[in-house]
Amino acid sequence: MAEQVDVVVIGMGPGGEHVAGGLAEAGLAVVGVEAELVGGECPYWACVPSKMMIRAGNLLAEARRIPGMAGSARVDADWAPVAARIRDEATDDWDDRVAADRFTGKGGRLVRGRGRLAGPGKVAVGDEVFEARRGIVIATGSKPQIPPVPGLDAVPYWTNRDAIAAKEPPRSLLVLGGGAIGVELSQVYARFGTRVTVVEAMDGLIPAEEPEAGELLAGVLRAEGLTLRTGTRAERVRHDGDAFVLELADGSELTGDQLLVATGRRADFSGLGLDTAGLDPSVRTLPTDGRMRVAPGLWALGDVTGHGAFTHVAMYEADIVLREILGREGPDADYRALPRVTFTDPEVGAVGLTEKQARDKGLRVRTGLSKVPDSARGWIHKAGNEGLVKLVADAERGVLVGATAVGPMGGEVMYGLAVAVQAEVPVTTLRHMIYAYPTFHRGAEDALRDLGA
Ligand SMILES: Cc1cc2nc3c(=O)[nH]c(=O)nc-3n(C[C@H](O)[C@H](O)[C@H](O)COP(=O)(O)OP(=O)(O)OC[C@H]3O[C@@H](n4cnc5c(N)ncnc54)[C@H](O)[C@@H]3O)c2cc1C
Ligand SMILES: NC(=O)c1ccc[n+]([C@@H]2O[C@H](COP(=O)([O-])OP(=O)(O)OC[C@H]3O[C@@H](n4cnc5c(N)ncnc54)[C@H](O)[C@@H]3O)[C@@H](O)[C@H]2O)c1
Repeated sequence: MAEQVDVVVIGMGPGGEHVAGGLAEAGLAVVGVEAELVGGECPYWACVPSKMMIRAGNLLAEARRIPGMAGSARVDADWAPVAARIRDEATDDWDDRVAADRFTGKGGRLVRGRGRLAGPGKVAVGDEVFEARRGIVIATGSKPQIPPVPGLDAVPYWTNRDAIAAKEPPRSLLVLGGGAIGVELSQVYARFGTRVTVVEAMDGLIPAEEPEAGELLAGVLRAEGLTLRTGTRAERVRHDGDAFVLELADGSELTGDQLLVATGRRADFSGLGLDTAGLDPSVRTLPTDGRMRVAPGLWALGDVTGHGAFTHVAMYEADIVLREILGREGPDADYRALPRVTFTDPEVGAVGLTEKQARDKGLRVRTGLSKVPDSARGWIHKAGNEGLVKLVADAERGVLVGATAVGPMGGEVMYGLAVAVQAEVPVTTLRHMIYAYPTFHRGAEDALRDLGA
């Protein structure tokens, strides 16, 4: 016999927890199903602990900038407080009691186990079956995508989980993939003394972003002592007992004490029973409409939707699902001003379309660029001032469709540009407003001038 409830949420990551908690607070009978830890990837193995690592790495880097600027400093890097902070403050030693209590405290019912669709409106978890009167939400997130490199399946490589939980930094680290995870974690480990080599298949780092951002970041990382091998793939991997060996396409070999595989993430729909709800189980992402509906009474949110594997996307989509199930008014999902921040030093903040994406859409594109060291604030800042602002405008409509802000606090500088993209503020209006002196965001004014606004 199926137990009657209002809503079942499968997967209690940041998106699932947000929607399930909100529905429970509104008085609905909600079951949240979680196979691992309530809170999902973000607080235990991703955003939160990685940003703690980055904060620590940035402190070391700032201290190393003191000579020539403010005297002298002796910097002895120590991973122990970083590992302790991740264990004690971020993850409670990978225990989700606080998050589970938060949900049940709102009136939700937590069911531990792997949920699967069991026909329209039904979810099974082990032997228990729930029938959801109002609907089901799929928020099962993503897993590392492991490339089919010969030998990789036979070696004890790291994923983000091992890199986050490491008790000490390895002497040397090979990183497969120069995307967001690859560059963030590579820089941190290098700053703690690890010899890091990044192998990226595309021609530049963070290839989903503007090439100028990837080039600038590559220059910074090389100057910090990292080895970067872009435009090449690993042909074979082996582990000889002591070290990992990556054979590259050009015949050269790289060795490292650890190997981090950071070549993207993808949803895993195996065992989720999508076919029982009349859906294609072989899809890569779940197609949703503007209200996050996959089918009548079935919603999806977060990494499974493919709109951007970010916590802020999962939370944004969760808000829409929440409104939808509670019958509240609100706009459809709108991804025109999707923001991303890669938390390297310098940070890479970006919003909307890159120049290439805008051109591929057939827009009449104009771009503007300014460099942080050429600005008053950048010149004052000196050590660690690498950065740029790049603007992408739709010349037809006279509005920005994308922007990138690399530099100290690049993610924060990007925010004003995100408002401009979202609200379609005319570039002439942006050009004739006042920018506080001497801020980093004045780089946007310089880039607007370069754009010819
Ligand atoms: C190293 C790293 C750093 C990152 N840094 C950032 C960052 O700084 N900023 C940012 O915005 N994003 C960041 N991300 C991305 C972010 O972590 C994800 O986009 C976010 O966690 C997605 O949330 P979600 O709710 O969709 O899924 P997830 O967090 O993946 O949670 C899904 C949950 O569903 C559970 N689950 C799966 N299948 C089932 C099932 N059948 N039954 C029951 N439970 C199931 C899983 O156990 C998991 O707990 C980072 C990712 C990584 C790996
Ligand atoms: N600051 C943040 O918001 C943040 C940080 C980390 C991760 N994330 C999210 O998590 C997602 C996953 O991160 P990720 O870095 O694994 O993925 P990614 O897609 O950002 O980067 C993966 C990189 O690996 C490269 N690659 C793929 N196969 C390869 C191969 N065989 N050899 C060499 N290179 C190869 C790709 O060209 C790409 O540049 C990100 O896309 C992002 O959405 C966000």
